Amino acid sequence: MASLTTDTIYALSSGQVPAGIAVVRVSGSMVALIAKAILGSLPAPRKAVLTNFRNSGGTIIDRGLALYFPSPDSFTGEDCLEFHCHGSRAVVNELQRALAENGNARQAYAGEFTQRAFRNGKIDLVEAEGLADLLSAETEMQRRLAMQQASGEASDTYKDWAFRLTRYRALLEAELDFADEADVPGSVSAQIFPQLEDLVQSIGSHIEASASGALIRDGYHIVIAGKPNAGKSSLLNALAKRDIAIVSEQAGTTRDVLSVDLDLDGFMVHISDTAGLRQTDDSIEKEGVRRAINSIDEADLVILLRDAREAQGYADIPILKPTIRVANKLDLPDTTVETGEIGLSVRTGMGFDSLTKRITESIQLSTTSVIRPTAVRQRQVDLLRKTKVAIGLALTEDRDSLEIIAEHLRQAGSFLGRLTGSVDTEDLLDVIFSEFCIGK
Ligand SMILES: Nc1nc2c(ncn2[C@@H]2O[C@H](COP(=O)(O)OP(=O)(O)OP(=O)(O)O)[C@@H](O)[C@H]2O)c(=O)[nH]1
Ligand SMILES: [K+]
Ligand SMILES: [Mg+2]
Repeated sequence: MASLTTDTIYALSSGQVPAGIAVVRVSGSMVALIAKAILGSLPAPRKAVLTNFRNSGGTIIDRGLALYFPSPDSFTGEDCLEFHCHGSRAVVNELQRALAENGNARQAYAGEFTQRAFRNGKIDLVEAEGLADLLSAETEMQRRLAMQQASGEASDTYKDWAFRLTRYRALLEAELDFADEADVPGSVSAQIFPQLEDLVQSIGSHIEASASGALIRDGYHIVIAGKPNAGKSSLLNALAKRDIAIVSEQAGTTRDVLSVDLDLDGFMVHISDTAGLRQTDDSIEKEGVRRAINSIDEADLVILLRDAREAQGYADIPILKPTIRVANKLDLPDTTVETGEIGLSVRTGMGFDSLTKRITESIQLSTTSVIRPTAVRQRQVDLLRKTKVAIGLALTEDRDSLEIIAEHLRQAGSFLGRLTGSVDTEDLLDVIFSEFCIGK
């Protein structure tokens, strides 16, 4: 059985070969031995050295850069070695074979380098989750949000809260230990209650901001809706700059919900085209309309389209979501644009910029709170809620019940500990680290 924590591991940490350069990373106690066998000697720490890489027969595999990071000053906290070689399958394969032969090293599992970094105290769980998000970030906003987590900005907040909880508990416990008969009970709680209320507020607004974090991380859902033939599918194709949906002059063309992911001004957006909303006896179209209405219910924003030639052109259904109203086909005669509407011609592109600008403004409006770090995952939000509830319970206790108050605060602190991974998270690790790709 391979040992998860003591084996020396390696992986191709750069992207798919073939490529100009490939980076093979090694971590573990056999690194020094491996360096001597393959490079001839151990390179000076943290200095790029141009050298030959040899297999166990002494044959030169490739010539490239080697970088040695001695423990504990490496990503994993263990001895690490990086080979920057030419990015061909043959070079990488032969190098990996040499690693296995010389250091008894094995291929790393997905996320194993990061898991070791966590176990060795180089990063906490929130930072590890941020790193996973950073690796999968596609848009600028996703990158920024992930960096807030990966860089420890969010963790600093949690650590500060945990530190404050510990301090309040210490005060309570000191009062318990040293209280004599003459003391007025509850004087300490009178002192810390306002600070606990303050903490509950901070955690509360942090939780509120997490909705914005989730919007950025998971994407913003936009649904294009309206009567048949308003030009919904034409608009989807124009936004995606691809021919995704069937467009025709026949009313009732679209039945299924068609979605596409877009990077809109740095925001990840899932945009869906839906069936035209109308009463119909056609059972398939009816199902399409049902699906359209479901999509609207789940949307963050609705783009409601009408044919600008029809004064009563909007579908007659109540929409409770933020909505941008758009009058389309302005290139045709006898059109009107009402106040509050965006006038558009998908055909000529007129009004297209105003529409995309209005969409990004709407996203920015719902994500303004993400100028500071926030929780982005359900796991994080759940633990913050539990922390807040535990402090809330402390606040509702009788102020003389110092022991009970201290116990609530201990619980609150342990929820924060689970959040950053400083306590009792063994059960979570597989879930969190399996998200990573091999080599990270
Ligand atoms: N002149 C003009 N025609 C347009 C414009 N946008 C769409 N059309 C036309 O309007 C017709 C209907 O367009 P679609 O995109 O299929 O409309 P839809 O809303 O998806 O229709 P359903 O899927 O049937 O609900 C097509 O013939 C399009 O070419 C526009 O800006 N100007
Ligand atoms: K149509
Ligand atoms: Mg359509």
